[in-house]
Amino acid sequence: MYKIKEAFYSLQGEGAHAGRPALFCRFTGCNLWSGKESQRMEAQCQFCDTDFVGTDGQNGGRFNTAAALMSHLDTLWPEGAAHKYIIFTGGEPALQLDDALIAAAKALQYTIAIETNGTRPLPSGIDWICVSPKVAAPLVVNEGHELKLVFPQEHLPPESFSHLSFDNFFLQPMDQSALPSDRIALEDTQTQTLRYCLQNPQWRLSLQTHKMLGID
Ligand SMILES: C[S@@+](CC[C@H](N)C(=O)[O-])C[C@H]1O[C@@H](n2cnc3c(N)ncnc32)[C@H](O)[C@@H]1O
Ligand SMILES: Nc1nc2[nH]cc(C(=O)O)c2c(=O)[nH]1
Ligand code: SF4
Ligand SMILES: [Mg+2]
Repeated sequence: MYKIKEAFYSLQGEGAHAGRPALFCRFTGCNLWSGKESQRMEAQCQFCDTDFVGTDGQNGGRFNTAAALMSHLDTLWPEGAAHKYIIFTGGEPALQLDDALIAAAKALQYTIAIETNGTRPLPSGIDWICVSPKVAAPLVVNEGHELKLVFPQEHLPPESFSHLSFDNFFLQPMDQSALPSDRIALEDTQTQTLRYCLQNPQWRLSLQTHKMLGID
């Protein structure tokens, strides 16, 4: 049984593929936070900007088989259009994404991407792996296409990842507007991030462009 919080067709807002039309499948649940606001400050990941609880979002639900889920998701792709691209996210997609779902997505000609916290092993066959490390959680996915670190995170300097086998290294300013107590404003995390990139040119700036555009 796959549990899906929501699914939508939008533009990839972040990282190396920013601006690319994509189908998003947001799985329910995460191993680093329950998703309950009352438990945020005890969570292993405390700055999450996403609601991944339940199956009640747009196009969300429970699906018994990979084929049933993929045929539901495929109705959201523009009819007849090629360049099919699906991004599995969450929550933590590595808790639910499996070989059967990869096969079902490939059967419908999708190129497959994942946004993961990197703490769980991944099935093979994913075309674009984006890992976003979190402070309290050791990485098991140490290679991929894109490492996208939310910045700044206390005790998690970018230098601790710069030697890993990723094709692209991004820093994404922490958006603290979702948090109950605003500790630093977004402008400040943006300024800190761009300063770090200018001083360390291995790293590129990733802005969450969908938030600027006011789209999903
Ligand atoms: C909601 S997460 C879901 C996928 C996976 N659990 C992960 O953490 O990578 C999607 C992306 O948003 C990033 N993100 C989450 N909260 C953020 C915030 N407050 N500011 C900036 N990026 C954030 C994550 O680091 C990740 O790259
Ligand atoms: N447009 C858009 N791009 C995104 N890239 C990663 C997202 C995510 O929540 O995983 C996301 C998202 O939620 N919306
Ligand atoms: S690991 Fe990802 S989904 Fe889980 S709480 Fe952190 S940012 Fe949110
Ligand atoms: Mg998001």
